Amino acid sequence: MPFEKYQGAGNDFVVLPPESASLLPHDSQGLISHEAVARLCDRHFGVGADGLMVIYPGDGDRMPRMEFYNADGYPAQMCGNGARCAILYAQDNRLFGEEIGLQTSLGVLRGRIPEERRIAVQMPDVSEIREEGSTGGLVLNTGVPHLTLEVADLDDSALMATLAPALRRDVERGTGGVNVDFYTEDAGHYAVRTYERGVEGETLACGTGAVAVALSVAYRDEGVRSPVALRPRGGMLAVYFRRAGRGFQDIWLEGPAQRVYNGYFFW
Ligand SMILES: N[C@@H](CCC[C@H](N)C(=O)O)C(=O)O
Repeated sequence: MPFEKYQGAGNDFVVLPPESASLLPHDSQGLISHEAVARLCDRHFGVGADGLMVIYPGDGDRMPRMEFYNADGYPAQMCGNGARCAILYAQDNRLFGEEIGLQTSLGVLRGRIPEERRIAVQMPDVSEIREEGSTGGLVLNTGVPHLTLEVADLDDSALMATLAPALRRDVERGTGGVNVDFYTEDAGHYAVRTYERGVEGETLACGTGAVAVALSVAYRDEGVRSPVALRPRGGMLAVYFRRAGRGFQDIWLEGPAQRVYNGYFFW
C-alpha cells in the first residue's frame, strides 16, 4: 500500500490518498479501523507517526478534504500541524484549484504557502476560555481541547511522567479529556511541551497546542500582540490572531513542514 510521510515542526504523519485508504479495513461508519491506523502509526511494527491523514481531492472547484486520526487509531476533529502538512501534500500533488485551503470536520480552513516548506493554516475562532480551578490553568478549544499551564521549569521530569497523564484524563473527563500544554516565557517567545491525547505521550510539537498557548498568554495579558512566537521541541511556530472581545478570530498557525519520504507498506 503506497503512503507518504510528512512532518510539521517534528509532529509526524502518515498521509494516504483515498486509493490507499480503500485497501484498509473500515468500520461501519466508513472510518479506517482503529487497529489498522494504530498499526501504521506504530514506531516498531509500522511506519511510525503521531497521526494518520487521508486527503481526498475536492470535487470540481471544492478544496481537498482532510480526515485525521490519532496514533491510537481514533479520529480527532482537528490537527493544526496535520492541516499544515495536508496543505503541503495537496500542493505537492496538485490538488488545489485557485484557492488554497482544506475541508475539515470543522468547516473550510484557508491556507497560505509564504515560502517553500513553510505553511500557514487558518484555525477555528476561539470564543470561550475558562479558568481551570484545581490547576490554575486555562481550558480552551482550538479545534481540539487543551489545558494550558505556565510552569517555572519546563525540564521537570514529572511534567510528562506523572502530571500530564493524570490531567489529560481528569480535566473535561466527561468529554474525552484534554491535551496538556506546559509553557514558560523565554527571550521573546514561549517554550512549549505538549502531551497529546490519542498519542498518550509527548509529541515534538502540537499545532492546536501552540495556538492554545499563544491565546492563553494573550488572554491573560492584554498587552500581548499578534504574532506570538512559540518554541516546541521540534521547531518554531508563529500564531497570528485578532482580538474579539474576550475571544479571538482570524487565527493563523504558521511554521515549517516537509515531505520526508514515500514508500509501500506491506499490509
Ligand atoms: N498534533 C495535533 C493535534 C492532534 C489531535 C489531538 N491529539 C487530540 O486528539 O485532541 C496538532 O498539531 O494540533
